[in-house]
Amino acid sequence: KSELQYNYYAESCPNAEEIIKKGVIKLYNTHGNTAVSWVRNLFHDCVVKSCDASLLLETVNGIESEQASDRSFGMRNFKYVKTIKDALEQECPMTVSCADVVALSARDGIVMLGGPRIEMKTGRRDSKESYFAEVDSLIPNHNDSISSVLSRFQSLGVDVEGTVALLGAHSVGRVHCVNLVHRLYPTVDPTLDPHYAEYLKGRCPTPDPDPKAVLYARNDRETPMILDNNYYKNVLNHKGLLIIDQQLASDPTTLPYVEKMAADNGYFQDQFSRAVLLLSENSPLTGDQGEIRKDCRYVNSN
Ligand code: HEM
Ligand SMILES: [Ca+2]
Ligand SMILES: [Ca+2]
Repeated sequence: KSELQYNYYAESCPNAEEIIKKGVIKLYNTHGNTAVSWVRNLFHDCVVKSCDASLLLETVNGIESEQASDRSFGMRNFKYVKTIKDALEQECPMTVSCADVVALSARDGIVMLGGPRIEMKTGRRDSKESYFAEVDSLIPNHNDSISSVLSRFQSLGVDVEGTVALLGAHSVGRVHCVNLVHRLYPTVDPTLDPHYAEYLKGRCPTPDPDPKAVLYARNDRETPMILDNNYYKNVLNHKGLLIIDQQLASDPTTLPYVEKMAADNGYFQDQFSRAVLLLSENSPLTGDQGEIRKDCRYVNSN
């Protein structure tokens, strides 16, 4: 039985992990938010079936891209995955999977954002299909109930503590106004700090933003590009942006972890590392399953 292993490419492409890391650093230095995207990519790919790069497939030849789902709203920087994969193809053609690029770029992106360094196994293979039709049922919505989100993650082997830690990814990046305005208009959600709500109204001045307009608020106003425990302080201070964020502080099963993470960044990092690993190892394709895609956007043509 084939399984993921540490340094899977030791023989076939010894520099693979280094090439990915260098690519992530270089991209971060020119487009800092690529690192944020790699973290969200891990979530959206691994939760849909497995970390198999199904997320990266574009709409073409009967394939409907998972990126076209409403749940993928706001996702960006996919074109820079190609920058990383092209560097790998130059060194060792058809050897390193796009799925491992998703996993390792997230790992290295987390480090660039000041988060923990996570040891990850490799050897994932790429799907030959997109699971567009299943995205809505597999990826939670921003206003889902906490109990449904907890059971969703539970089914992936991530416990309550791990789920609370994973949502700490919302310590970086942004939320578009379309995902926010229902908490501001016509009346302000009472679970939102009123001063913060005023600030958010400044970011999102109308109740019906054009979905194509790039109107957004940063997830964490204090440290928007640092993957730290400030998210939990925000949530405790009623400054969580999404309903799912704010619910972490009102639900008695999650609140104790929120308080502990708000008080201790080291504890947050340990739990975040543990949960990211679990996500990254969600039912991978290994051995002769799937394929190694040449271009992460398309299945191989043979
Ligand atoms: C219940 C689970 C979750 C829900 C409902 C959710 C929902 C969302 C929504 C609605 C956005 C804003 C999109 C936009 O308007 O541009 C967002 C952003 C983001 N999410 Fe989540 N999310 C969840 C869990 C996670 C997890 C587990 C991770 C990673 C470990 C993650 C990472 C991110 C990141 C990094 C961003 C910022 C993206 C950017 O700025 O480009 N999310 N999420
Ligand atoms: Ca997937
Ligand atoms: Ca932060």
